[in-house]
Amino acid sequence: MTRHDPVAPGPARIFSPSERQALYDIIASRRDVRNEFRPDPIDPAALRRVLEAAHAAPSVGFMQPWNFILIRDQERRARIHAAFAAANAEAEEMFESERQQTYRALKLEGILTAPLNICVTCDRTRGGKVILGRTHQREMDLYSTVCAVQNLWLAARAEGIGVGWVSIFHPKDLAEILHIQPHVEIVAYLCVGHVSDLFDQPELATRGWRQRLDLDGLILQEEWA
Ligand SMILES: Cc1cc2c(cc1C)N(C[C@H](O)[C@H](O)[C@H](O)COP(=O)(O)O)c1[nH]c(=O)[nH]c(=O)c1N2
Repeated sequence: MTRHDPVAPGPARIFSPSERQALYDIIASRRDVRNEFRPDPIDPAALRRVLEAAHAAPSVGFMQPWNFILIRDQERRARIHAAFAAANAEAEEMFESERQQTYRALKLEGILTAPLNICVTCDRTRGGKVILGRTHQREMDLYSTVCAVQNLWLAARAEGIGVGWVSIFHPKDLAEILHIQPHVEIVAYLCVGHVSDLFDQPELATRGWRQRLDLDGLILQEEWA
């Protein structure tokens, strides 16, 4: 017996080889940006497209738990930078002596030099108490928000906009400065701005901090008992 579904999907669009390649090129050339921001403001239409891309991300139970806090105010950013600097001084102490020297030389944020900062948050209460797909793994809303961040990052790359993720904070410091409510979790703090130059490879690899792992070593074959 066949069941008639009144809501059927349409044909899946086929992308040309060059369209496909463009996506892979965007993925491969996306970089975490710390220093290379141009000071000019972000084109509002481009920013809108980037946020639309973020908002098109998958989310558990279609919860769409994200918010995008746009931060331009210099005074607020100075406070955020101070919170970073305090946490970064603590971070330095966590590494062994030689590593510590290298760590100290790394630039790990562009909070004041990027023309825009975006704090991406996850409202853990959106959509009510019981969410499809999140019934047994509560953290799925956070993972959904990370999907939005990745979409934002890739769309920004396509627009010539650089993004740098800064996570060296005590979240409570950021929450206080940005007046984030207790049911809302900070997922990402992003420095955002147009870029002219980008590293070819991750800057941490170029500066000898850590190299890319070999994909073949990461693909595991299923083990049969
Ligand atoms: C969740 C999370 C958090 C952070 C980062 C990334 C992610 C995914 N990255 C960027 C990270 O260092 C970078 O992605 C890798 O070094 C790989 O480089 P590319 O992103 O390919 O340029 C990052 N970079 C940095 O300079 N300061 C930071 O605090 C963070 N935090």
